[in-house]
Amino acid sequence: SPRGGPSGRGRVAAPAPLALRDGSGRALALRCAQRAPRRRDAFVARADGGENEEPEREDDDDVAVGGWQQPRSRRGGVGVGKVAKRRGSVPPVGRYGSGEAARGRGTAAPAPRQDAASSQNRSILSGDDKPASASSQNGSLVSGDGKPAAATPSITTLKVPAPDSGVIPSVDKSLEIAIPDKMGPTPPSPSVSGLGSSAPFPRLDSAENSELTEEMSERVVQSAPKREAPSSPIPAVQEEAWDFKKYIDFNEPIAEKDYDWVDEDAADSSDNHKDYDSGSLAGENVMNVIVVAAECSPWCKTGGLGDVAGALPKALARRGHRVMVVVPRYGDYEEAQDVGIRKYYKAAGQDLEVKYFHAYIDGVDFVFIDAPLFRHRQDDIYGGSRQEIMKRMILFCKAAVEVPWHVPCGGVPYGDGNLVFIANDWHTALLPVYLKAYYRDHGTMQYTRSVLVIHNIAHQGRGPVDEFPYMDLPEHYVEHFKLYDPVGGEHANIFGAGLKMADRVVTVSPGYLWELKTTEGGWGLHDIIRQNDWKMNGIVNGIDYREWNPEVDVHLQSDGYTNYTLSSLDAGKRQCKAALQRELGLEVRDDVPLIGFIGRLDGQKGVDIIGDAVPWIVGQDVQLVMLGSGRRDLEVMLQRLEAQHGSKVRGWVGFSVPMAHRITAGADVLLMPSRFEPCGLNQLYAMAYGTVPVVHAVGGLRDTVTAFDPFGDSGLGWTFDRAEPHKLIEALGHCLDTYRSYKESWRGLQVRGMSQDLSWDHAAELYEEVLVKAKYQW
Ligand SMILES: Nc1ncnc2c1ncn2[C@@H]1O[C@H](COP(=O)(O)OP(=O)(O)O[C@H]2O[C@H](CO)[C@@H](O)[C@H](O)[C@H]2O)[C@@H](O)[C@H]1O
Repeated sequence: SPRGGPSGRGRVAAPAPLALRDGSGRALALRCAQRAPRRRDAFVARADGGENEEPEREDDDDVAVGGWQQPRSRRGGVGVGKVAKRRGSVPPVGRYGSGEAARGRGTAAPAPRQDAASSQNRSILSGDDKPASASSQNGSLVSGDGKPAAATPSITTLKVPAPDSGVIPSVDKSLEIAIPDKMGPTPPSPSVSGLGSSAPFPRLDSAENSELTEEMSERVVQSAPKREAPSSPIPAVQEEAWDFKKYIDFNEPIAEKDYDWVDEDAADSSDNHKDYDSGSLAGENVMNVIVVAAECSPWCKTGGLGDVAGALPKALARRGHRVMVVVPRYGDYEEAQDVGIRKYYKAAGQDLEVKYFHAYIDGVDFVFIDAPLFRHRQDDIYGGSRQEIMKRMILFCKAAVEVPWHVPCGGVPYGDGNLVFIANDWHTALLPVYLKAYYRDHGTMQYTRSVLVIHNIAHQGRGPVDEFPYMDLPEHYVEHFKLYDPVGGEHANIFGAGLKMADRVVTVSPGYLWELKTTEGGWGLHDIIRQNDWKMNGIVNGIDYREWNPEVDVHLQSDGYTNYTLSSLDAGKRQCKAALQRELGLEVRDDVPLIGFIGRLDGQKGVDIIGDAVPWIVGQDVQLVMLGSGRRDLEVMLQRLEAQHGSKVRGWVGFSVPMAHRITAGADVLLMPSRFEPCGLNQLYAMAYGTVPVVHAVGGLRDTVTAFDPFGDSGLGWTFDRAEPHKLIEALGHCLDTYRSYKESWRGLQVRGMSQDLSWDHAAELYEEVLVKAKYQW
């Protein structure tokens, strides 16, 4: 079943142009046309110059374990004040992963803009319940738009021999590398730019209500923790397993000191060394990298996967790699142009035509796979029946694995040497399988590797073994898919097969990696993960500071909000808080703590735990704002809480990127009582905005939010050790006490949070290490 897994995801996407902005809010110039020559060889290229609305069903098959995982869905609409309408409930579907299908039923129909001071709920309740355009595309598969678009550029077709494998599904027996005659190479783009418990008492010696002086602020900045790879509770990857010198003739790199032109001061930085060696940060490790994902911000985003697929590639490109993102073309993305190539692939027994669209933005090639199956799914990307979803993902993975041969990015295809695919979640877990079964088993693509990233193990692509033939694989491969567990019985598990076939596996925090190996946290895949421990890695996600940065955030540039930095934190936050209170119709008061929650409404995110704590919360002098969409019963809960506690609580049901930014900026506290959280991005965003997180210490939340220690004046927020209302209340109580009575300690928390380097650059370096390990994995 789709990413929505047990808690389905109707997906909603941002309109294409929305986030294509640079840090100062200017629209980015797209560089997909009129390009000057550039070298596309990865060894020399340097990118930067440098629903289901129903209550949870026990028989949702995509859920490996645990009774509380809920279908989830997303609503359309991203503009401020726009709220997507929900569809009618989805009929129950079959045992295997149906929940996915069910969950993916968000629709895009935006509601009318809500009056500033009125609740979103009213517009939702009175909204149009009909889906905008969510009908299955399968009916148009054969008769669909199969003709080249009128705008297709003229092309020169080079015929090169294809791997001569009987199992290669591509209809052609030769590869067509079609190079649009008018498309010149692209110039390089310019540089873009523990289970801690709540600390009970704040500092006793702090001056009440005192403003932090510059000197104090400086002191806190100095003592702010530098971001390091969090220490993993699990044993490190067995480095012995990776001794590439055994396999190839590898010369030791020349010591940097041998370069007499290296500046002595600069020589302290290993990054600088790498830079001198090769002209790029990646140095000799530079590779061709293709990130394959079902969603990618800003074109299509329903959650954190979209954020990661939009940001990690740019960070890898900044290190000097040649990087491509491959994503389905769900809508008409105006930046991307048809490259004029047509291929056919078999999915679930049907030959389906695929076109490729391309754009070159921020040093990254974006390739959009176009097919009738994907078209018009922009607002419902994980919708449809389980079989329909699987068919889309089969087609997507088959087409994606051949992109490096077919798509002439900047004039020259990537080719299959020195190439690594980064597949993401179960949707693309078939890619490592196809890479092996169709090519590497037959002696082709020998220098291509695959890395599979686990963003959420709860969604696995489970189905009956009977459906294995749809995947068009050699018969003996069925053994890689078969899995038995007490919940699903014997079934075919796409994620499980992908984990076995991938050369390396990454998950999005060391803490989550540890949890994945437990029976409770592995969701039925823990044995596979344990057996493949040697290739597992935990890397915490980063922040795309061009999107999530209070200094340049475009969503803070109107309606009374303002951009701010650490030095203008007090005034900036005060203004954003007042703007948020005004926009939501809350009393405008600076002294009242404003508590936020942003997330999918499903069992994972624990919004129901907040609901259980509301009687206590509303007994305090606080304001509570919750933004989310997903499970219908939880949406109703948000609406009910607002109706009952209108002076203190707002429950905004919908998917609104601008509102997510505004809550992050305007709130004082962000609550994340997630039952499990592979990494979590909202707590990172919160800290970057001087908003203090209060989190359940689990997975990536435990890795990224160290508990506040009032005596050592350290830590980043409050943590609690069980996802239960009374634990949340205890932690939040300490947090509110500090907010009210110990301003200096509070300010220290904010400053430490904002002073961290949470950028993708560090994570990209760690990913690079994994890519290199995969490269030398034979
Ligand atoms: N109603 C709404 N309106 C607007 N924006 C909304 C929204 N609900 C959520 N969002 C946005 O969607 C993103 C969600 O990020 P999360 O880290 O919570 O990801 P998610 O759980 O989807 O994904 C999984 O993948 C990511 C990436 O690896 C992991 O961090 C995470 O733990 C894992 O569960 C954030 O950008 C958030 O602001």
